[in-house]
Amino acid sequence: MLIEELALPGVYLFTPKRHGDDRGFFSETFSKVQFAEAVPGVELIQDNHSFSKDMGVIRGLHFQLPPHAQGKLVRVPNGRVLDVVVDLRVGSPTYGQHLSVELSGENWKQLWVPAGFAHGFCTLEANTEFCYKVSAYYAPESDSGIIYNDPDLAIDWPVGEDKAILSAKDQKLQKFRDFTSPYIFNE
Ligand SMILES: Cc1cn([C@H]2C[C@H](O)[C@@H](COP(=O)(O)OP(=O)(O)O[C@H]3O[C@@H](C)C(=O)[C@@H](O)[C@H]3O)O2)c(=O)[nH]c1=O
Repeated sequence: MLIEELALPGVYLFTPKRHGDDRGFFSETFSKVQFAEAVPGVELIQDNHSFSKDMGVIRGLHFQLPPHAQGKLVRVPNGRVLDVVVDLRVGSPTYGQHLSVELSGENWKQLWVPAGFAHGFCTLEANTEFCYKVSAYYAPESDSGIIYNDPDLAIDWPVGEDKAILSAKDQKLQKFRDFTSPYIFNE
């Protein structure tokens, strides 16, 4: 398992080893001990799986508010996405900044999105599976988000607004400038 910290502090990229043979491959996709080396003190307690049938599906930018804030370890077993995280931690040197990483069944990368980040992705292929472990249970009353095409965040999505496919909920999310973040950066 290769573990790298990315440009936003606390965001990690994990690349599990794949053992290929004539049958296909085998891979340990999660190890509690290895995960804790990079991210100590966080327990992942729920596993999620979404399927997007089309290319250009954008889900996000989502997060749960405290006391149900969630860290997410995300991966794409099949298909391909551009995954995006936005730092919402007040006092963080990278507050309001985002980064994006391609995750796919081919590159086998996983991204750790800590609590205090908004998260979203755009599918780059049809029939994309998205799997993630989270550190807090789903709490619909704490569900929140920021609109994907926020003018201040200025995320470079791989599909134009005319082609993007969003849920009704995601089309109505608030702007970043209207959001008062409750997350505090503690390093
Ligand atoms: C997230 C979630 C949703 N649901 C239900 C609520 C709803 O009826 C249905 C679909 O929910 P959503 O539209 O919120 O699904 P989706 O847009 O895929 O939401 C996800 O987007 C990505 C980007 C994330 O980061 C995730 O944390 C999550 O917010 O599934 C659960 O039962 N448990 C869960 O943990």
